[in-house]
Amino acid sequence: MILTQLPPEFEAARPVLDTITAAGYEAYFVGGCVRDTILGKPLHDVDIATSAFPAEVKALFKRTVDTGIEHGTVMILDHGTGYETTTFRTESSYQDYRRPDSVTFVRSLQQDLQRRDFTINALAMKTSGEVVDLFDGLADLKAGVLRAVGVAEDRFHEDALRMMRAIRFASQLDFDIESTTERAIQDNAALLSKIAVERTRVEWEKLLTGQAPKRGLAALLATDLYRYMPKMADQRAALVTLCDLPDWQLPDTASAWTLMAWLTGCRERQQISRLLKAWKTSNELIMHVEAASHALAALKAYGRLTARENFDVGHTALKTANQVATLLGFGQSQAELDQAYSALPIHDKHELAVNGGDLLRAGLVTPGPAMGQILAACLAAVINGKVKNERAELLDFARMVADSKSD
Ligand SMILES: Nc1ccn([C@@H]2O[C@H](COP(=O)(O)OP(=O)(O)OP(=O)(O)O)[C@@H](O)[C@H]2O)c(=O)n1
Ligand SMILES: [Mg+2]
Repeated sequence: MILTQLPPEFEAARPVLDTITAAGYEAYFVGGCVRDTILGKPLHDVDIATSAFPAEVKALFKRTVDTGIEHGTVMILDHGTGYETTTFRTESSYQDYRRPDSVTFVRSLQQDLQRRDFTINALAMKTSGEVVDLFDGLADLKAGVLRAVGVAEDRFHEDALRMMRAIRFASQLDFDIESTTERAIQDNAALLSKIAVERTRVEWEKLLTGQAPKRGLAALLATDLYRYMPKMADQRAALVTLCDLPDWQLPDTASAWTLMAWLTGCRERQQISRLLKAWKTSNELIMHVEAASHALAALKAYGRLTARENFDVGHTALKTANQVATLLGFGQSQAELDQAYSALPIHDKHELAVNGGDLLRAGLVTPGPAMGQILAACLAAVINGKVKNERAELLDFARMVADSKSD
C-alpha cells in the first residue's frame, strides 16, 4: 500500500526523516500515527523509528532532548515541533522503567515491529508513503480487528497495560478483539494489578470516552479484566448496567468519572474522593466530580436544582451532571438548566455587594467568627432572592442579622 496524500504533520516531519536517511540510517513513521492516517483520523503525535542509535541521532540534529534515552528515545526539535525518535529495539521496556537494560537496540525494522502490541500498531511508513506491513496489520485495520503481534501472552507479559489498551482501542476504534488475543487477556488479567494506576487510568478514560464504549465494557466483562482495576473488583453490576443502556457516548473525563461515581454508589463527598484518589486523579477533577455528583442527585430527585445548589455547583459541573443524567435517562433540557443558572442574582461570592470591611466600617460587627456568619447570611439571602445585591439593602439586612445575634 502506498499513501499518495500524507497529512500535513507528516509533510512537516519529512525533513527530519530525510536527514536521518541521508546519513545512511533507516527511518520510518511508526505506530499510532500510521494507523490513524490510514483510518482517516486526526493525528496527535508523529513517532519515528530508526536504525540509528540515540547518540547517532543526536549527532545529526542541533536540538534534541533526552526524553527517554535509556529506552532509545530522543526527541528531535524541528521548527517548534518535537518528534519522538526511537531506535529499533527488541524487548519491551514499557514494563519496568527501573530496568533500562531490558532494552536491546537492533538494526532491523522487522525486530522492532515484532515487539509492538497489536498488528494495527505495528505498521511503519516511509516518507514516500509506502506502508511496511509485516504482520498483516492492514488487513486487520480493514476488518476492524485487534490482534496481538505474534504470541499474545508474550506481548502481555512484556507490558500488562497492553490488555487495557486492547480494550480501549475496541472502544475508541469500534474494533473487535480477535479471540486468541481476548483469551490471552482473560488468562493474564491479574497482571494488570502490577501496572501503575496512572497508566491504567489513561486507558480507562479513553475507553469510557471512546466512540463505542459498550464494546470496550463488554470486553472488560468478558475477560474479567475489570477485577484488577482500582476499586472495581466488586463492580460487575455497574458495568453490566452501562452495557445495557441504550447507545451512549461521554464527552470528557469529568463526565466519565461522574458516571462511574454514580454507578458505583458513591454519593457522599468522601466516597467520591476516595474513589478518585484510588485512581490518582487530580484534585481539580475530584472537586468537579463532587460538584457534578451533587447536581446529579438533585436532578434525579427533583429534576431541577435550587438556586443555592446552582450557585454551589457552578455552570461547568452542572453541564457535566446533565450529560450524565441524560445518559442515565433523567436528563433535563440543557437550555432550561442554563436559563435557571443565568437567572441567579450572582454567580460568585466575590460579586456580593458588601464585604467584611463594609460591615466593620458600618460598626455592625467586630472582627471574628460573627463576621463570617453575617456575610454568609447576606450571601444566602442574595442567592435566594430575599435581598437585592445592593450595598444599602445588604447593610440593612446585615444590621438585622447582627441585632438578632446580640439578642
Ligand atoms: N504498551 C505499548 C505502548 C505502545 N506500543 C507501541 O508504541 C506505539 C505508540 O504508542 P502510544 O503513542 O502510547 O499509543 P498509540 O498506539 O500511538 O495510541 P494513541 O493514539 O493513544 O497515541 C504504539 O502504536 C505501539 O506500536 C506498544 O507496543 N506497547
Ligand atoms: Mg501515539
